[in-house]
This record gives sequence, C-alpha cells and structure tokens, in this order.
Amino acid sequence: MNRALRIGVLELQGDFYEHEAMLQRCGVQPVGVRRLAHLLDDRGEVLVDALVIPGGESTTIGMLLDELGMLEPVRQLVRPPHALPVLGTCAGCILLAREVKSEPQLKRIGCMDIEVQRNAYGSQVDSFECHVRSEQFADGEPLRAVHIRAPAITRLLQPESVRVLAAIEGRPVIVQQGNLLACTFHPELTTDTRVHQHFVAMVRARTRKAMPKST
Ligand SMILES: NC(=O)CC[C@H](N)C(=O)O
Repeated sequence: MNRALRIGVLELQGDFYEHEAMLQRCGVQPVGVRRLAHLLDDRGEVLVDALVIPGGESTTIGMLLDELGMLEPVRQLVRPPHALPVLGTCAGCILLAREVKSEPQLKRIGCMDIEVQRNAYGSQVDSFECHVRSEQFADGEPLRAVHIRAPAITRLLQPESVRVLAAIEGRPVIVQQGNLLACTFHPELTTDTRVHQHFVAMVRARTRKAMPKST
C-alpha cells in the first residue's frame, strides 16, 4: 500500500510557504500546522507523518510553540518511540539543537545532539550565499546555500550518532541524527529540491516500516 504522505509544516512564523511549495514540487501535499489539533486528534492519534520547522526567528517560533501548548507534545513526538521525522532549516535548526551557545533559556525542542550559535556570521547585512559540495547530494551541481542571519553548528554533542551530510570549510551545515535533519541555510529559497527529497525519502522509509504488512 502506498498512501499519500502527510508532511506537516509549522505555520507559526517564518518562510513556511516556501517549504510548502518545495514539498509540492517533491510530489507531497503539505499540511499546515498552526495548533496542537493539527498534530494530534482528541484520541492522541498523530495526524502527520513528519514535521518541517521553517526558517524565521527561533525565539518567536519557540515562544509561540510554548504559548500554544505545542512545545512539550512536539518534544514527545520527536523522541522515541514515536520518533517523528523533523526537518529544521535555519531557525528550525536552532529549535532542534540540544544546546544554544550563550542562550540556554531559548525555548526549543532541543532533541538533536548539536550545539549551535545563533547569528554566527553577523547581522542581516552579513547574509551570504555560497555553494556546497556534498557526497550525499553528489548528483549535479553543488548545493546553493542561502545563509540569512544563519546559525553555525559549533559542536556535535554525540559525534557517533550525528552524520554530517554537508560542511563548509569543515563546519557542518547539514546534519542528520536518526529521524532529525537540520540545515543551517535555506534550501527552500532555491529551486533545488534535493534536501527536501532526501527528507521525503527519510519519511517514506519510516512510514513503510511502521505500516502493517498488507496481505
Ligand atoms: N534565517 C533564519 O532562520 C534566521 C535565524 C535567526 N537568526 C534566529 O536566530 O532565529
């Protein structure tokens, strides 16, 4: 059986629209997530196969998640046994990070074993684009990495379980840990679907595993 994937996109703040357009280009119909009822029904059944946390302002998204009563439920869903796949880009990467340099109080999901530093390259005017070669995305051109007030991944807290899929000058910019995929830049602002396709493949692989065998 091959049912349509339901990939939730957190629509609290940031560039969720661009992620939704990207998922559509990957053949997936996105599901907007603005409150807890979009994630869990009243019997506690999970309504999405995965979640995308967009770029934007991590402090705002974290605060809204908390105020809307979604932070703890999302944290629970992301952890085993449910292990909901999550893609976080830029602010989304910060929200996934277990440690945020100098800002331990920042409200976040905090389930991925990375340390990040917010605004690591400076302010808005120091935003930049570059090209990244990656073995994971080796087909075709290098990835175009749009960094907007981007964070840096400054440390892998569990190097044995966090895979670096792409790095710039030795600094990880795309990392994966089991069901979690984080990217310090914005693939959703380009026309290159490879990072999203990789995420969709992660979600499909997991959904297939979780499905009862049809006879
Ligand atoms: N483009 C982005 O998502 C910027 C992230 C932002 N600087 C933050 O710390 O939340």
